[in-house]
Amino acid sequence: MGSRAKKTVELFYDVVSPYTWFAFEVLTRYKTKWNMDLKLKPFFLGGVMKGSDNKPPATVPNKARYLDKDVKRCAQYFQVPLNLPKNPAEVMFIKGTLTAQRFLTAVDIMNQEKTESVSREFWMRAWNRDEDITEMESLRQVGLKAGMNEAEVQKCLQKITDPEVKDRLKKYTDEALRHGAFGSPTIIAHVNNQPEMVFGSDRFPILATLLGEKWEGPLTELSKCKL
Ligand SMILES: N[C@@H](CCC(=O)N[C@@H](CS)C(=O)NCC(=O)O)C(=O)O
Repeated sequence: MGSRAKKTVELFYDVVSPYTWFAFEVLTRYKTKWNMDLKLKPFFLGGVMKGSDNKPPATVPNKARYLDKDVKRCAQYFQVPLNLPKNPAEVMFIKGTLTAQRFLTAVDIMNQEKTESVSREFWMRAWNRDEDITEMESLRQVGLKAGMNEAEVQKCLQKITDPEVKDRLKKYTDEALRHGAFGSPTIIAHVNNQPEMVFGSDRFPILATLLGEKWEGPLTELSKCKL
């Protein structure tokens, strides 16, 4: 029996999305359990919404009330330390995550081994501690807390307005839209040279089936979030 080739799984994501935090943690927990090559691909959810002519689910009042409960239940189930911020609308729609996603993209270009920890730290700031993620000093703190040194952080900060970073963020956003994305998390499993799109952190049993792997629940014992 030869060793099975790793299947590529792409996670297109924006730290604006609490549901995406669950998907991100679960996929990183399964990185070694499943025979997959996980690729983290920061995109801009605002661009996906616009490009797919979608609207945020919380614009339907009954859905907004449900989502409020649902994210708390999911946080418990996935053992992800999410606390709803005082004003989620401000975090998501007023302040937004364009600068955060640009910084994350700069990190992904210059220090790819830190993409995972920087992403996690963004969620910890916005969706655990209700802290800002738009100011330069906030980005700096994210980088340092995620294990980058001051010089690496400064290089990434200087790069956030570079065309290279803007183009890369747009490239991943457009790529996701071409796969049929309308929200976050958008997960693309490459199976038999065929991209299969899965939406949501609640589709892991389906993703496992597509990959020919076993879904063993959220593997809470492998949590990397400092609770
Ligand atoms: N059922 C999904 C919901 C994910 C979700 O609502 N994502 C939001 C961003 S936080 C989104 O992009 N929604 C687009 C839509 O529902 O059309 C899950 O459990 O993960």
